Amino acid sequence: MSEYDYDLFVIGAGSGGVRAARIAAGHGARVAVAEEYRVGGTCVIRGCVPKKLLVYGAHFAEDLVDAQRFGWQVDERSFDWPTLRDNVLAEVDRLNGLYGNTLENNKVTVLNGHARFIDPHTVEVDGKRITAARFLIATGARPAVPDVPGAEHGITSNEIFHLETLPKSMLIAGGGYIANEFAGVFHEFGTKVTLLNRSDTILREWEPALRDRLLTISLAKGLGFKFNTLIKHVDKTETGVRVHYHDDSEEEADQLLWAVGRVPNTEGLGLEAAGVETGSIGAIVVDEDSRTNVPHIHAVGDVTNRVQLTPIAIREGHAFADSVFGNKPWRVDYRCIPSAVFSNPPLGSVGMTEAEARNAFGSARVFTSDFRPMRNVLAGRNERALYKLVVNPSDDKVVGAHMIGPDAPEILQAVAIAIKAGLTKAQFDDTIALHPTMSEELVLMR
Ligand SMILES: Cc1cc2nc3c(=O)[nH]c(=O)nc-3n(C[C@H](O)[C@H](O)[C@H](O)COP(=O)(O)OP(=O)(O)OC[C@H]3O[C@@H](n4cnc5c(N)ncnc54)[C@H](O)[C@@H]3O)c2cc1C
Ligand SMILES: NC(=O)c1ccc[n+]([C@@H]2O[C@H](COP(=O)([O-])OP(=O)(O)OC[C@H]3O[C@@H](n4cnc5c(N)ncnc54)[C@H](O)[C@@H]3O)[C@@H](O)[C@H]2O)c1
Repeated sequence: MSEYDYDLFVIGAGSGGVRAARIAAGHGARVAVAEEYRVGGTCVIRGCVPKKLLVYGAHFAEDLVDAQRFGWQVDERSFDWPTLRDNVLAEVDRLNGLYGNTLENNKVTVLNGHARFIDPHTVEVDGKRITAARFLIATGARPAVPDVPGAEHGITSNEIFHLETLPKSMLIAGGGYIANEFAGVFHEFGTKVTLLNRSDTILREWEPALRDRLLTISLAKGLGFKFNTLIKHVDKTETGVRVHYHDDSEEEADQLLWAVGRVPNTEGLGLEAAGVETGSIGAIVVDEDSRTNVPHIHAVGDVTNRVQLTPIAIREGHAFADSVFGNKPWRVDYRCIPSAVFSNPPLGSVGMTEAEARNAFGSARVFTSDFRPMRNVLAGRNERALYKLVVNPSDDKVVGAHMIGPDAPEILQAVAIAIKAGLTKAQFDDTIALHPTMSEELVLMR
């Protein structure tokens, strides 16, 4: 028998922690996991999943308008936020139960409570001390809230899924994933949305042609944008908030949403007692095997601030469990990570932007298709899609694909396989088009 209570103790039952716990237990390890809020973590409880369901819900606003051009009489359109909110929260409850079952079926002990290190081999959860041979820190991240007076009068993505009523107006601070996704959603619900950007561009890391297209379409839909704008302080009003900007202007709205990035959850973890080092913004520093400076303590997912995406947290957790408990060492390959912004319309991207390719190769061959999807043409909806392929001129390999338009993320996932596999533009061209689709553009760009 081991001198410890468990072979592995996982802190945080989110995307990375649940995968690692399940796989390690499958390899025969005795595993416990502590979760202070709800099993499933950010993605399932208050991230990807409920967000995507709201995106689906929001899109009916346009579908019901467009339907009339396709012969459907839609006499009355009205939207009931509590119905969608409660149905989404019920689905979250269902998934939360499934994640709990998965852990139980794999004989993982779940402890509900906040875990913190007492020493390098002991944690305390709700006053109970537990020892383990190894630890995995998978505590994720939380929304950043700027240090300005009155910031607490705003909400974050944690609260947005629970709103009592639909705000008539919403200011969204930030210009990244979360800001653009909720802007698209709440605009469709009828909320007057304004994005407040501290710089002069949204989605800074994205292919400029795509973000310009999203901005143009969003403006045409009626979303508001303020650039080079910083909030100085926030007052509470009877109906919501009054926001004071750095240029001394001010504005009122029913709701203020902070969407200004996410901070790793490393406070209150007792990392000093364990001797675990943190770096920039408090993220845990790890090597390529997700190992911290303390050899028996690993960390995966958002808490390491490498790439804040669910599939990455899952893969890091899986690689850790296979490598340490399954005698099957492998590492996560961070090249060609596909990602999407579920804005309206959505964006999908994988590989190098045109500028990145020019920097890396000295030049790049670029192919674009700027088209109005067939469905939008009949609907009379003046929204164009834009696809862009970036090719390395020296070997003809497609090194980047960037798309904005209906279902772009769904299409992009398949393109990501081709790009990861190193296929050439000639091989794209050699593929017969599937007609009539939007994705056929990918093999027709000349
Ligand atoms: C609104 C929103 C939308 C998103 N949409 C997408 C998307 O569409 N696609 C995508 O890939 N990613 C998306 N993400 C990002 C994704 O949710 C995260 O990258 C992912 O959840 C990270 O997984 P993780 O395991 O690192 O942490 P988490 O899933 O956050 O899990 C960490 C868990 O640890 C628990 N915990 C923290 N500290 C302790 C402690 N001391 N003791 C016990 N438990 C603790 C927390 O309660 C939490 O359950 C979104 C995020 C947000 C906020
Ligand atoms: N579809 C997806 O895959 C998805 C969706 C949501 C979140 N996520 C993940 O979660 C992470 C966090 O999302 P996010 O949107 O909060 O962060 P982000 O890093 O995408 O964007 C943060 C934005 O806030 C701005 N900003 C920072 N401080 C500010 C301030 N004080 N005032 C105004 N603006 C400020 C930044 O310039 C940036 O535009 C993302 O980076 C992503 O990895 C992914």
